[in-house]
Amino acid sequence: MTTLLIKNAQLVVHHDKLIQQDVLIQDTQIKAIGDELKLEADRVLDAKGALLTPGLIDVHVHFREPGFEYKETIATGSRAAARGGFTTVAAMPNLDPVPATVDTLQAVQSRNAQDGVIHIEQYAAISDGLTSPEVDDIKALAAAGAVAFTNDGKGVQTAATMLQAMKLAVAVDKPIVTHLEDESLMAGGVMNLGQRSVELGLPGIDSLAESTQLARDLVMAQATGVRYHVAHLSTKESVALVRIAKQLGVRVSAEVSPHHLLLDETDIDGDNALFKMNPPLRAPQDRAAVIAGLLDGTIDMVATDHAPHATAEKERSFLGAAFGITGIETSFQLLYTHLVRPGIATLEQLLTWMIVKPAEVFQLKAPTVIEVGGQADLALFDLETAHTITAEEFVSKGVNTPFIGATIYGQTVTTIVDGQVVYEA
Ligand SMILES: NC(=O)N[C@@H](CC(=O)O)C(=O)O
Ligand SMILES: [Zn+2]
Ligand SMILES: [Zn+2]
Repeated sequence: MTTLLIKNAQLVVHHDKLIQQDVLIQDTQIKAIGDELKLEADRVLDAKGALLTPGLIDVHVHFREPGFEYKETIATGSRAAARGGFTTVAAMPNLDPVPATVDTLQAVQSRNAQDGVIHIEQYAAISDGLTSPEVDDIKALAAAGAVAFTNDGKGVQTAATMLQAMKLAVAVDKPIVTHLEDESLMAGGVMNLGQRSVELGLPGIDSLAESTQLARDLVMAQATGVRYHVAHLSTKESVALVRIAKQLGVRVSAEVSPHHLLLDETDIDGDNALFKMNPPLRAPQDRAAVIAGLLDGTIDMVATDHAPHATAEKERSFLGAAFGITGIETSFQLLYTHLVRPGIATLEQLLTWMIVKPAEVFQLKAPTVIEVGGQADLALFDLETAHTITAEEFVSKGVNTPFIGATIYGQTVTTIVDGQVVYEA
């Protein structure tokens, strides 16, 4: 039996009220919470007034193993997640081999369990190679523990494939998660089709490539009753469609990524591929719509879409660079700094978007509250000290983010998984 006593932590109670408490952890569980606990412990950790929350949950990360270990590994990705304050993530299946069979899924799952310092749920693909029109054995993959099904990185191009996937997913009560991209509207685009793509002379991606496929899927989601989750939602039309679908009783949920909340195409400072990701940074009106959608509950949660790439894949023109931005070490901090501190959102809302909703929608066993008897997955954040993001500090192999140099609050102090300290600043 080991015990860890956290002294002088701030816990959020209703309406952003903070109360100072001590928390005692015994083995993997929270044993006691109270005012100045006078207890012996193997280790005492003085939080010095830092915010203590349940560990954050990110339902959209790319850990790149197996197949692309030069970009990230399960070890580096999960340690980066711990540095961001995350204790549970769901990892995407755009790997090599793609987890599209029970064997390939189990191979990734055992690597996740072996090398991960946090809890890692694994997505299975909807179809092999992420592009096959033939749907995988969703029943067998669900029985093997796939958290949900997605071809993230690729849109499902035909209604027939999507409808079949939905019918199989509804039978096992697992979500279908969609990267929305109609390839017939992509036109080799590398950034959003709009004023900025014209100014930079770069080919644009029509935002209709996302919303038209969403409209198609929502109709089929209603017909099948499937739990349908929109990955990295980015356009104003998509927000409107999800809003209407929810009113119609479709079992739809949606995530938005920090970069689509905080940046738009007008922030792209030239042919700088650190701003290249999929979906692309959209127009200012789209950014305003995703913020409004998050605040009114149309969008349920935040997910980082942590997409690390090697420096050489990003140090080139938009035309040849890889799509993607790293995010797991800066997401809570950027959103705390730019949404909570200025009063656009409350801390309680941010924690709902980064803990409660992801756990609920994906039916995870991760704790969403700090309570006696609960699993000790926790994170401590310093809300007071300003910090400037540097490339050198990243634990991830990927340093591909335009937020390097930004000043943020909310640096992670300590992350605890199953009662064990897995990250300390
Ligand atoms: N978002 C990205 O720009 N890239 C992701 C793929 C994806 O999430 O679609 C990647 O795997 O690099
Ligand atoms: Zn995607
Ligand atoms: Zn992704």
